[in-house]
Formats: sequence, structure tokens, C-alpha cells
Amino acid sequence: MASITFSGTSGNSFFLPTASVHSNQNIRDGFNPLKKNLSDTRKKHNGRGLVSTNVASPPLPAVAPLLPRRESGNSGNRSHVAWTSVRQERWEGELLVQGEIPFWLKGTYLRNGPGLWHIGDYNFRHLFDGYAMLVKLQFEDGRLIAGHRQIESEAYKAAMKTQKLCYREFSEVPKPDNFLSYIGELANLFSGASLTDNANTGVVMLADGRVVCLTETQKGSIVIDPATLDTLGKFEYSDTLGGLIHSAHPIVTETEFLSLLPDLINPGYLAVRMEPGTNERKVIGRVACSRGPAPGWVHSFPVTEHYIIVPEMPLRYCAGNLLKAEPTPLYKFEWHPESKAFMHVMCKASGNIVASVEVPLYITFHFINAYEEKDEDGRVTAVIADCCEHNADTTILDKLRIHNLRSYTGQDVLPDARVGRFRIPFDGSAYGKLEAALDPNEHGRGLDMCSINPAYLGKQYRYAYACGAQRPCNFPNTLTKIDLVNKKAKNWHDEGAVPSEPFFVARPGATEEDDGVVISMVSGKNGDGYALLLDGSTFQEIARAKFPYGLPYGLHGCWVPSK
Ligand SMILES: CC1=C(/C=C/C(C)=C/C=C/C(C)=C/C=C/C=C(C)/C=C/C=O)C(C)(C)CCC1
Ligand SMILES: [Fe+2]
Repeated sequence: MASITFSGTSGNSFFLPTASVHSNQNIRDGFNPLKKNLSDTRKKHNGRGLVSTNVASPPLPAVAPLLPRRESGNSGNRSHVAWTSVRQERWEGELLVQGEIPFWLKGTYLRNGPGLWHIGDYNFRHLFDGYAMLVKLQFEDGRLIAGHRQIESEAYKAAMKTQKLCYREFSEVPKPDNFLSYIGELANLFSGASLTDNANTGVVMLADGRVVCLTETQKGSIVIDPATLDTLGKFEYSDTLGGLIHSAHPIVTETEFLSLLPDLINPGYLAVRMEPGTNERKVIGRVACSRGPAPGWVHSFPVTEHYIIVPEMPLRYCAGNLLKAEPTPLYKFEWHPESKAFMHVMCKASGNIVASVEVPLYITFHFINAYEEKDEDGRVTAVIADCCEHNADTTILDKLRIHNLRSYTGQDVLPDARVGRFRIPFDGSAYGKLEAALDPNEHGRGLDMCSINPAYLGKQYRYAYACGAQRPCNFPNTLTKIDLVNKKAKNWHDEGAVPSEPFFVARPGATEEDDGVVISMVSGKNGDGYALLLDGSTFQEIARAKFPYGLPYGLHGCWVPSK
């Protein structure tokens, strides 16, 4: 039987059978917020417009002011709620819905992301430093139960206990004193032990039903309960592959979990597969870096039906920067244009590298999709891989510093981005192409945080959903539906609002690629927050539901269908 190891702060660990971990006790047998009468819930509105439901143990604290913490006054965009920590660790309640939620939409959308960017009076530097917070939208019969909860990583718990930063975050570095007094061994300071397990980037549902929050450290893989948002424990990889870091975006399907593990010692990448119900990754193959002192940052990677695409960006990991005592201009990375940029294609079945090409320099965090191009005889002639590409400009990382996000003055400062389309030929040539798949003005020259209809993963596809821009802006502020065939985009915009990743959920039985809904959570300009549903085809708003507090910006989500 599959099991999950739970590690307490004491260092003790014990095993629970998966069945217990999956139990949806609160929703099925105990208090079921969906069965709760809406008028009962409304009675609990307090003067601040808060709605609080009872949740199963541990009980919620008494209704508390949920107004997010304001770190720098509240004048216009200077302290947009998107960049403001949520004060309360958890909340759950039913939201009033404007419009109609389709009755076929049954399940929970979970969104992970940073929710707390400070410890006491100390403010974090970068968007990616914040302690992970999950937000849920639980859809049932046209109704919507929402909630949020901080993920109880070791890094978060240590910070709450000591009121100090104890682990290395994306840009934040603890004073040696903090880490040593917490962990107690000098050697750990120079090993991976001081790296964070703050799983603030993504959340995936494995084929066996376990729901795992992720960041780029392997130890930052944390199992949560999608109903209560409880932190259940560490996801321990039972293999001996070692290494510290992995891609934050594994490819998860009903049959497998694929990931890339960068090798910082002998520059390259291991491609690994994990079967559902296991915690053991097995090696599919290895790519040796073509050039450069270290592997390129591999935040995400795409796959086709038969191949894993391994990107080798000139923005490369830097072991020194992982351990430095002060943040460096490119954080854990270095820009090495002289080392060139490459794309490698590995056969999923054999692990063999079937193509390795040099491509124009690029910067991408998020691949959108990839597919195989075939000739009339069905032979693969090339792989096409699409990504949100930042015109090979590393300044986007600096734009995502909290100070820059909070100090927007109305200037158009968001660097341009585009749908970068790679063509990786299979004819043995040494070079591949990288071009914009459509005119970037279609989406305001801003682009990131993408999704597709998951049924089209690795296959020829037409539609991508992402955050785009309406200028002037300092951050993507629209939702965009990109038609890669007609090379057009439809855009949704709410003045002053910051929407998070648009997430596509297909209508059961749909035959069209865009037949479904797009879910996003929006941080509003007046300090509010709302869940938003757009029609996947027309891209028109079909419903929105306001939270009783403002939502901070979030990163990536997943869909957990109702049982
Ligand atoms: C890199 C290491 C770590 C942390 C990595 C993290 C938290 C990476 C997160 C990356 C994200 C969320 C990328 C999103 C990009 C969005 C963009 C560019 C939007 C642009 C808008 O225009 C640690 C785990 C801290 C330690 C090991 C190394
Ligand atoms: Fe990401």
C-alpha cells in the first residue's frame, strides 16, 4: 500500500495508509458546508461583510478582521492587495455568486502561491519569497465554498516560532545565526539543508489522488488535504536519486509523473518517471549540457506524446548563488549568453536523445505545450514547443521584486513577452528556430502564467489561456485566450485588477477544445478579491463571487474533481 511519511518538527516520522490521507471526512460525513443552508451562512455576516462557516477540527478562530495587512499605506496602486500578505492563517466560507456557475462544474480548484511576505516587521524582497498559501474554490450544484490556508512547511513553522527567517528562500537569505540556532549544525549551512521547503509555486493532483504542493527544492514537496487544506506531511521520494532541486512543474497525467532534475555537479538533467501510487522516481534518461558551467534554470518543460523536451536556457543555476550570504542580482542564477541556448528532445520510451539543437537566446519560465509535426507518411519531422518567452531579457525577475510591484506609478514598465514557438527539426540539423507564434500586440505584449485544455497535452492544439497586458502596466493585468491557428487573442480586463493564472476546466463530454470554463482569482483594485469564471469559448464572464477579504496574487492551480 502506498504511504506518505509525515515528519514532525521533532524529527519523528510515522506512516499513515493512503486511505486515511485521502479521506474527505469533513465533507462527506461530518460538517458538509455544501449541505449548509445558504441563509444560515448569511446570518454569519458581520459588520465587515465577513462570512464564516464552521469547518471541521481544528476549529476556526472566532471571526477576526480579515483585512489584509497594509505595509505601505493605501494610496492607489502603492499597496495593491495583490502584493499584500493575508493576515489570518486560514478561512473558509460560502461566497455569494453573481451570474451562474454551470451545474456540471463539480470539484475543487486549488491555487497555490505566496500569501505572506513578511515576518514581523521584516518585509521580503521578492514575489517568489512569500510563504505558501493555498486558496480553494469548491464548486457544487452552482454554489461556491471558498477558503484559504497557509501551508505548514518547516520554513513557515520555523519563521512563525522564531519570528526570524530560518531557511534560504528565492531571494531571502537567513543570517547564519538564525539557521544555526534553529538547526544547530554548521555543515548544514553549506549544504542543501538550509534551502527552503516553502512549497509556494504549484499544486498537482497525482493519479492516485494525493495532492502535492511544490517548489523547486525536492524537499519542498508537501502533501495537503484538498478539502480542509490541512498540511498532511512531506512527500518523501523513496528513491536514491538525490540532488536538491527539480522542476517546479512536473508533467502529471493519469499514467505518470514526469520531472527533470538538474545536475549541478556534472552539468545536465535527469529525466525521471514516477508511477501512480508510488514515491519512487525511475530514471528515463540523461541530457548532458551542451555548454556552460551549470544547467539552465528549468522551472518547467514540455512533453509531446513520445518525447520529453529538455530546455537549456542561458539563465543558468549557480551553486555559489544558492549558498551566498546576500542575494545576487539574478538570485540563484547567472546569465551566460556566451554559453548559448539549446533544446534537447528525449525519447520517453528509450531515454535516447533524438535531437539537440542550438536556438536563439531565450528566457522562459513556463512552457505552454508541445507537439510532434509529422510528414504525410506519419514520420515525425520536428517538435514544436511553445512557451511564454521574455525576449531573452532577464529584467523580468527584477520587475517581480515586491518593492517594484508595490511602487507602481502608472508608467508602462512591464517588459515585453510573446508566445515563443520553437521548431526543433529531426533532420540532424544543429539549429532550431524560435519565433513569435502570433503578433504579441494581440495580448498587449505581456504574457505568462499559461494553461491549456489538459486533454491536448503533448498534442497539436489551438488554444492557450494566459495572463496578458493592457498597457500601461507593471504586471500582467488581463486574461487572454490565444487562438494559435487564427493568430488572434480575446482579452478580459477589469481596470486596476490583477488576475491570476487562467485555469481551463473542460465540460464533461465536450468535443471542442475550448468547451469549458476558465477559472481565475482576481485581486481587485479596491483591495477586494473575487473568483471569476469565463466561458472557455466566448471568453465572456459567466460568474464572479467576491471574497470577504482581498486576495493576494497567486501562482499555479489544479483541479480536483468531485468523487
Ligand atoms: C530557484 C530556487 C528556489 C525557488 C524557486 C521558485 C520559488 C521559483 C518560482 C518561480 C516562478 C513562480 C516563476 C513565475 C514566473 C512568472 C512570471 C515570469 C510572470 C511574468 C509576468 O510578466 C528555492 C526553492 C528557493 C531554492 C532553490 C532554487
Ligand atoms: Fe511556474
